[in-house]
Amino acid sequence: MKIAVLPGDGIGTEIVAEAVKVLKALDLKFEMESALVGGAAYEAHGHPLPESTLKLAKEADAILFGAVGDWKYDKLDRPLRPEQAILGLRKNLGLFANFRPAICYEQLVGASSLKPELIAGLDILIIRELTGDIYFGQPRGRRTAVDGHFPGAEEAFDTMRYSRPEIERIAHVAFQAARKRSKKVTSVDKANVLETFQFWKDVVTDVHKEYPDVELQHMYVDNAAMQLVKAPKAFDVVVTGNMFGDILSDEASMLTGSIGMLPSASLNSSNQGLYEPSHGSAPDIAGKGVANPLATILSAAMMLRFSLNQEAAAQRIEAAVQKVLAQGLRTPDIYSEGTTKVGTAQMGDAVVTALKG
Ligand SMILES: NC(=O)C1=CN([C@@H]2O[C@H](COP(=O)(O)OP(=O)(O)OC[C@H]3O[C@@H](n4cnc5c(N)ncnc54)[C@H](O)[C@@H]3O)[C@@H](O)[C@H]2O)C=CC1
Ligand SMILES: CC(C)CC(=O)C(=O)O
Ligand SMILES: [Mg+2]
Repeated sequence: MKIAVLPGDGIGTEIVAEAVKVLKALDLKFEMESALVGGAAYEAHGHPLPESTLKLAKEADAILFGAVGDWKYDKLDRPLRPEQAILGLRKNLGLFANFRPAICYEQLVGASSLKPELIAGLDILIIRELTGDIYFGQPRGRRTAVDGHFPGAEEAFDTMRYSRPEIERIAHVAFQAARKRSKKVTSVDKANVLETFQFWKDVVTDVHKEYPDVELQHMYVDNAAMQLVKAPKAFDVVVTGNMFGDILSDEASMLTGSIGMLPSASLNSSNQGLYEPSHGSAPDIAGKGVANPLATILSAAMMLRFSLNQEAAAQRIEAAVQKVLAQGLRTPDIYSEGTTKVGTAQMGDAVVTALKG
């Protein structure tokens, strides 16, 4: 089993180091090979996703990814910006199904700003379509407007689009996931305004005919954003497009205590996967040793489960994470009175100790 390790930029290097530590402590036989990606790869090779990194990712059984990006690259031409590396990996490897489980561990119920009764026992699965929508649609660019409110003015445009097979395959993923859970899917759209999302709703409704045992609910994205903080436990599986899923999953992360707690798995049709925390490179805290590594460590657990056929090892990591939380160890993002504040490396070390204990 070969794991491609792509730490990336900012806190990416710090949190991936902790996940690698945890993987090594499992005493399983896998090879790990690292490569530069994002801004780090741009600095070294002039491109955020060098051919050698893409080749390593394609050949590996699974990819452990940190995060890419930094404000200092904002003025680069878009194809050279660090974020193009993660978008390029998703596209090149066909990683269309993004799983973002928002689970509120009982030890963190008090860390949230929400009322305990709203989030105690929370376990939502957000399934985000990851290779389509306005993030990938063409054409896009800048031009002089020929119509609209200000003809002759400079304007920018992107294209929102989804094909029927793209929606069908992610809908199947969601209904199949729901069958293993509480059999309820909420499909989130903006069908009242966008043709792309009326089509999304129609196609999800068609696919649903094959899953009569699963309950399907449609919800507009603005309402979904509100319901997520009003009554989060009313959701089970949420399926949505690339952009809405990006936004709603960051929102849902705060139901778990912190964005530093939300792992993710991005799978293709061969179950090859890329595993990364749902957050970014956090330049504001990079290099300070305070980033929460748990989302990345939990992503490594998802990697063992989905791509490496090591369910027992995945469960060991998840149990170790709960144990360190029960011991009261907290990085600053999940700290609350009465708990012990630790840094990134101390948190990783504690998970390793808990694994062995
Ligand atoms: N998959 C990826 O590589 C992603 C990359 N990005 C990129 O990351 C850069 C920063 O973007 P932001 O909008 O600031 O989002 P971000 O997710 O990096 O950070 C948002 C806020 O959450 C905090 N945060 C994030 N992860 C944390 C952790 N593990 N522990 C404690 N606090 C944490 C940060 O300190 C910051 O205050 C940008 O260049 C962006 O494009 C953003 C999201 C995903
Ligand atoms: C570069 C972005 C599309 C990454 C992001 O925000 C995400 O995947 O959550
Ligand atoms: Mg995001």
